[in-house]
Amino acid sequence: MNGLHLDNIAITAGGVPLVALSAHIPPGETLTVMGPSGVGKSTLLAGVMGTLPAGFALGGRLRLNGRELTGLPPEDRRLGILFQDELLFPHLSVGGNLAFALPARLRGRARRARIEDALDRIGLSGFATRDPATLSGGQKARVALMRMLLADPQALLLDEPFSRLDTALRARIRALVFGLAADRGLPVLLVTHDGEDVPPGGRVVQLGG
Ligand SMILES: Nc1ncnc2c1ncn2[C@@H]1O[C@H](COP(=O)(O)OP(=O)(O)OP(=O)(O)O)[C@@H](O)[C@H]1O
Repeated sequence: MNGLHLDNIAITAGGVPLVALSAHIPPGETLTVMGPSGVGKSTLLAGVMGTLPAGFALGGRLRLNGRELTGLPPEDRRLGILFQDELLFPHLSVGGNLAFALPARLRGRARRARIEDALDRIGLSGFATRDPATLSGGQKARVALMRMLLADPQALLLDEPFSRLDTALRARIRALVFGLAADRGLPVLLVTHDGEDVPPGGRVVQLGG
């Protein structure tokens, strides 16, 4: 069955249960995880990504569009990840940051055209050679979002991705993310403290408390 399945996921830290969840996120839908600080929201995303710290263990099964993720290395999971603190690579230009997500076989003119098209779609035409340090917060957020999408993910994992943006920008970036996810039929697992981030009609699970 398509979508992201978390079947009886249970994460332990040093053998002690930390967080547990069972859920199915159909294509194009968002499941929002909320809960108090320290309850294990980011750890849950790390479990899905396959990047749990040493001493943490994941039980249960993860499936994405019928494909078993459990046991796969993070780079083979086809997950798009966007974090609050996610920074663009400072030593690469804006275009270089986007190129990082493109397949190596795409070269030369085709590669440049793909990057220009991507910049155009986020309203940043002509920004390819810019140093990321010269961008505003919202421009950086759009580049990070596009870099995530260029890697052609099959699901999105978002950890407080909007929290550094001001109110107006927040609404725009939020609409861009959920619009693209819906268009591409990507399941989204979102962690946030802000109920405003929950897309209309989206499901919410509360962890702890
Ligand atoms: N790398 C790590 N090594 C050891 N313990 C960790 C590590 N990362 C997180 N923890 C612990 O795991 C627990 C859950 O942390 P996590 O970051 O998942 O919480 P959270 O719900 O995302 O919190 P917040 O809302 O503050 O971001 C906390 O007790 C935290 O101290």
